[in-house]
Amino acid sequence: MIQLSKKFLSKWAVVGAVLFMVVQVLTFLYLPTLTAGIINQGIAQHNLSYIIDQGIKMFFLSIVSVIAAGGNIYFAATQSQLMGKKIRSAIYRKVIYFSEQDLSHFGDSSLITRATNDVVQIQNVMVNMLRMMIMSPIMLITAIILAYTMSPKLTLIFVISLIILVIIIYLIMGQAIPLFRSIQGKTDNLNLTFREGLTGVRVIRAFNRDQYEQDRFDGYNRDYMNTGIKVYRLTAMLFPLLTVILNFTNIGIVWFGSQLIANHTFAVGNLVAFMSYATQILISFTMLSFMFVFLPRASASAARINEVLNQKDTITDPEQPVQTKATPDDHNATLEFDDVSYRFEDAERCALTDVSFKVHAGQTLAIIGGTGSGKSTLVNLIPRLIDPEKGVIKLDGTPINEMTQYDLHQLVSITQQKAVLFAGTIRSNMQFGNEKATDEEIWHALDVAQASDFIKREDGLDTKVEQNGENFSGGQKQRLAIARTIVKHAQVYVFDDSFSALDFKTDAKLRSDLRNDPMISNAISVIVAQRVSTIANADEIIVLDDGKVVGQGTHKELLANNPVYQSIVHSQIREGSDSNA
Ligand SMILES: Nc1ncnc2c1ncn2[C@@H]1O[C@H](COP(=O)(O)OP(=O)(O)OP(=O)(O)O)[C@@H](O)[C@H]1O
Repeated sequence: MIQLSKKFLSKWAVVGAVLFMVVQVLTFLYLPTLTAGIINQGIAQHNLSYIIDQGIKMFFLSIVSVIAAGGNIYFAATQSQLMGKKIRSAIYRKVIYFSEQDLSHFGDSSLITRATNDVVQIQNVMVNMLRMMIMSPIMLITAIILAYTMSPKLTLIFVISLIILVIIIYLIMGQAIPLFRSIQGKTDNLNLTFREGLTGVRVIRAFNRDQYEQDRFDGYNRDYMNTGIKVYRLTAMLFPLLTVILNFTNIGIVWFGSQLIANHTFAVGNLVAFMSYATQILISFTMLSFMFVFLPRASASAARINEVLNQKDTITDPEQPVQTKATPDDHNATLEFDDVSYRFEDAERCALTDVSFKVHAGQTLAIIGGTGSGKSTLVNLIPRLIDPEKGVIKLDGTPINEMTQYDLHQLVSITQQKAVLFAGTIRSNMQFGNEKATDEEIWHALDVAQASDFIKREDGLDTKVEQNGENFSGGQKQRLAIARTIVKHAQVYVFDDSFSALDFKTDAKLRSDLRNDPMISNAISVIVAQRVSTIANADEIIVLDDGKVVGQGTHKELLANNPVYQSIVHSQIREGSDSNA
């Protein structure tokens, strides 16, 4: 909490809130003293002018108190909301640059819970802290001092009541705090199951797992509810108990106070003021204790948020980056891997071992290999979505980790294996990597990607794209993602298994259009594919097996002397003839 407050809470807000609160408390606490004066010197001595005088004072003090309370609430509410906004932005900024591993380490659902629910916990506590945490101690201490100056003997009653209250709060909090802490973890479980259910809804139905998933969700839901009930049952006991203590305290004050009045050592007005102080002291103390109940939950949330914000950046820009003069339209670059290896965190074996190659502008490099052989890992290294454990990757002779990521991403355009589209229109999606792309350029890219037909049948470039591109089929999404890659001007175009959802004919047409496109054909193309037919024309083919390069050369060379490539080719010919049979 402290770390987040230092970073995201304005110091002036705290100063403002404290100043207003001090004024509010002091004016508020002075009112019982004035009441005592009215009773003792006004009513008892039939002094009307004194009563009017004190009444006017009370009126103005009340107005000052209300204005001060408003000022404090304004600071507390706006600053806690502002703090929440800043934290959410910081989390989003951080997560956008997370590596794949960081993303899977935290999990999507947990990150969403942290950016929403956890931030709300911080906001709620912060607004109360800027009010209660300031008000309660000032109120408590000032009320005790004022009461003590009126009657040290009667103040003893508070001490006894406070001791009883401390014991009760200690017992209740001892049980409530661990429950509060556990609620955030349970929220994660709930969100995770809900999200998994939503994304996998078709699979769940198709496999008749709806009841199973419903029961699983109900389990987490019930667990969350039971914890909530336990917590609120415990904390709800606090108020009735406080009322009982308050009543007994007042009885004690009246009992002993009336004896003092009978002995003429205490005035009636003081007794009334004393009872007001008793109420304020006990309520302030309870409020303060409540803050200590809510604080653990908020600090659990703060710890979860800090975990994200303090996550070490795995992929960083160099302190003194090389200023690359290359522009996306310069098509004379080379892409070079020099002995590159990559290992996923905590993995025993490398996902990629000692990969070396060099491709020039105008050439196509193809990567082929079985499932899990390291193809995506290799291409993800090019735009630095991951960094190699060993070896150097150079673009245009410059190691890519010596440029800024911004510069690198300007030069590389990639279609990921899983096509991702964003809610908006076809035009907004196509302009994602090239804001200045004209309609003509976009239509050209859609033509090359074999995506223009189905777009023309809709509203053209204004066709709506739903969240995650849900209103398009898998193959259509893939073609649109390819078109988006083409719209961006780049020195290196990467297509990670992007043609797999296309039928043979469309695949062949798309590759031929790509070859004939002046921009793509002059740049470097890196194509990951499962089908030999997709890559047979490549200038260089890398055959991967278990992360190692087991073959490198042209289709002809590999077909002549590489057993792994030969077996891939033969298996696909067999598959083709089997399916034709
Ligand atoms: N986030 C990850 N954490 C740990 N290991 C991973 C992760 N992603 C992939 N791997 C492992 O790294 C290896 C290479 O994965 P990669 O995705 O590069 O294979 P691929 O050749 O692209 O497979 P496919 O053709 O199925 O897409 C696999 O053994 C996989 O299990």
